[in-house]
Amino acid sequence: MKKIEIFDTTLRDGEQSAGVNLHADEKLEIAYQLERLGVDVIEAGFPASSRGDFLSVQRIARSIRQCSVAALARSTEKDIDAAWEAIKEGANPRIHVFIATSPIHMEYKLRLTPDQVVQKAVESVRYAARYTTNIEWSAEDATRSDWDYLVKVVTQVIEAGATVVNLPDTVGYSTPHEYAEMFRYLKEHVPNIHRAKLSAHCHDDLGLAVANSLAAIAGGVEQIECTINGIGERAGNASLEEIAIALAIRKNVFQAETGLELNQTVRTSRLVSKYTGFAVPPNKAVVGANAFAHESGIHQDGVLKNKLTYEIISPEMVGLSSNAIVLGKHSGRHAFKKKCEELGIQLDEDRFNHLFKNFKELTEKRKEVTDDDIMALATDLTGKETGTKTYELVFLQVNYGAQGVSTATIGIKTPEGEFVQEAATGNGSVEAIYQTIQRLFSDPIELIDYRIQSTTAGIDSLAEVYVKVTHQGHTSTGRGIDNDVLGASAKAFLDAINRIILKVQASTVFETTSVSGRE
Ligand SMILES: CC(=O)SCCNC(=O)CCNC(=O)[C@H](O)C(C)(C)COP(=O)(O)OP(=O)(O)OC[C@H]1O[C@@H](n2cnc3c(N)ncnc32)[C@H](O)[C@@H]1OP(=O)(O)O
Ligand SMILES: CC(C)C(=O)C(=O)O
Repeated sequence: MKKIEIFDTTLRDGEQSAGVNLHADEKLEIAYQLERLGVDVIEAGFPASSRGDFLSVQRIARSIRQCSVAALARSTEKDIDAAWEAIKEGANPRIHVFIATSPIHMEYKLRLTPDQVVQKAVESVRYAARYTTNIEWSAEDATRSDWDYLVKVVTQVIEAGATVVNLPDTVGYSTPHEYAEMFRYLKEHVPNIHRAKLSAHCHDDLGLAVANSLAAIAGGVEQIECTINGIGERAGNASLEEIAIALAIRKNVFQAETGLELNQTVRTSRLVSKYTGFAVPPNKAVVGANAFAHESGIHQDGVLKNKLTYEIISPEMVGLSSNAIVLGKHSGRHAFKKKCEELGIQLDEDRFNHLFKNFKELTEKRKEVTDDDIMALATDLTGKETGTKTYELVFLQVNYGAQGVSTATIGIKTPEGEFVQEAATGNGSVEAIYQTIQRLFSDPIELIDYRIQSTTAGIDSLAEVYVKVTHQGHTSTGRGIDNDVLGASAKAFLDAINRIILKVQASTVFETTSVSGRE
């Protein structure tokens, strides 16, 4: 059986999804969950792209011990220095350097000749080799590149020290047959190919990312790059969970296996969905809510007689087991802590105490609290700095006007501890709330995105609202959880504003800090 390494890029290419903006705490928590899932490499970010990304990659590299942590860099010394500086304390740090090799990218984007690109690629790998031997080199847009040109550049980057060579289908253009053939061609024609591991990285523009990744295994790759829930630039990347389960279920076809703890699959998917605000479609393979639901009579009859009639994947395999401990009004700290551990929730003591308080409040209103409720309450706390003074919702009252105007009255505690109260109207209840909050700030707050979902199916489900706002020239997402959709809407709006204020404060501090002093 061939071993396939899983290179997870949820925190780098996944975070490039339009509308995703993860807080450093959220990224760290996702990294811990990826470690539990057993991925081989976590691509934590692109340190040269911003101070925030640098610090977040550095924190992940310092915290993760079981996986290699990689950082992306363009073919420039500055990017490579930043990548190394961020990951150097990691367990097995990897510099991932890339440059485009397709005619259209070289001519129009890079404005370089093919020979100049070869030279830059080689120089960048040599430069990275001053730091480490764990160097991945990627030919961006490889699938629209000339194969003989790829042979030339790959031979030279391996000579320069690249130990992993990734040939991405950057724009999701390839087909499974073509993609596998490209790897076969490289394996046949690159004389020193045995000194490097080949890697596939696929995008889903034609809905072929998973199929192409699996085909690449037949073509000889030993590493697959993918993201949880398939999030990523444009239509996304290849979905980790689909690849992992396809390899496990059809081992006889692929003759390959990963080292993943597959029973962590659903938990990881849910965590990423909660933090990104990207709901998993119900019909999504492996992790969708309907992936194990049988609706029609003939199917139900078959499943009742023998599950294997319609179930090729067992729910237990991906971590969907029924839970024995039912949490409710009478549950204490121990049972609650155990449940949090089972759910992979890691919170410092302050946040744990806060979570327990919120859980107890919820049990006053509910007979039973589900895993999803606890996850929702926990994710609501992550990314909020405990002890940091922010705007807090004290009360909210809304008068809904069916034919016209709704009115909101809101009480808020400011970071200075002052209590302020405002009222305003709007065409609907949510607009009235946002107009009221706007009155508290002199700079305009623009709402760019608003999404709502419920944690469970019941009438007493918690509401989760995700918003994206622009304020003082900064854009941020915000999340709010409440029993009521309007409460969740107000909290999400305030959360986004708080995140912007914290971001501005942090960048003011960092502006006076040198690279070596970045902590
Ligand atoms: C396929 C991928 O996913 S690649 C990764 C994409 N990820 C990102 O872009 C992360 C977020 N990006 C950013 O924050 C910014 O784009 C930065 C900080 C990286 C660069 O910002 P800026 O310096 O303002 O440059 P900008 O983004 O406008 O343009 C990119 C520049 O990098 C150059 N470039 C692109 N790829 C490479 C490369 N692999 N090696 C060297 N230079 C490159 C472009 O040619 C362009 O150079 P130019 O300014 O001389 O024309
Ligand atoms: C930088 C590379 C690996 C990439 O993300 C792509 O080509 O899609």
